[in-house]
Amino acid sequence: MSQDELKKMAGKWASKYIEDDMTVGLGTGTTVKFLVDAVAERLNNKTLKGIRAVCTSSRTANQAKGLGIPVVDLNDVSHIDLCIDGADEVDEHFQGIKGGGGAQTLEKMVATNSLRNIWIVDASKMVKQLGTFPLPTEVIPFGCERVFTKLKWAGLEPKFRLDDAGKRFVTHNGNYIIDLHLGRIDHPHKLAQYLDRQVGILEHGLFLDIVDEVVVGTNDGVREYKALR
Ligand SMILES: O=C[C@H](O)[C@H](O)[C@H](O)COP(=O)(O)O
Repeated sequence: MSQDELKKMAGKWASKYIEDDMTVGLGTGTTVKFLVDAVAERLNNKTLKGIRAVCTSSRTANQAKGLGIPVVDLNDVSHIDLCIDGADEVDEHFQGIKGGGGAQTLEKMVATNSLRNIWIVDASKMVKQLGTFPLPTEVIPFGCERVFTKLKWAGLEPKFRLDDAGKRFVTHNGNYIIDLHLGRIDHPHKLAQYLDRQVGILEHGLFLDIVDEVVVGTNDGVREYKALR
């Protein structure tokens, strides 16, 4: 099966976890796109009603609105029942890297305001150790060269992310992304603490101790893994 078919399988499967009248967090990315399609299908065929969605990007919000899914702002809800999002890497301790599409700051806001988090991935995202996928950090433009230099001195192999035109990639929040090309991350919590301390880094893509369940599309069907939290 193609990677897209595996993503679609995971997205469609996870849509069944959404129940009537829930406030749902919808992530960002190519896997979530399939989830949003499946949610709209459930609303249309009346197997689901009364939901509202908090979206983690304008891409997802536009798709959801276009398909008739009611979209609300994070500021207008007291909590989110369930957030479903994609991921770039997930290890066997349920730690993950996100932000391949540059949406990690809004995604972390939504995830940490959700009672339950599910990630939907194709099998290639499941890894023994995090770090092959470059770790995204979102930096504010003011003083970003200083932040870059500090990350370089710390041996974290930083590179500014570029867009298709070869210009610096700009996030939803008007910031830049510096990707850390680490190869492997031996101590994710230590690294997250270091990045959290750096003034000028708004957020990074290490999502630690957040996910409750991972839904994986594999050639043998869907596999579900539950974290014991
Ligand atoms: O910024 C993007 C998000 O973190 C995505 O959820 C992540 O990159 C996975 O995206 P995809 O499902 O397209 O592989």
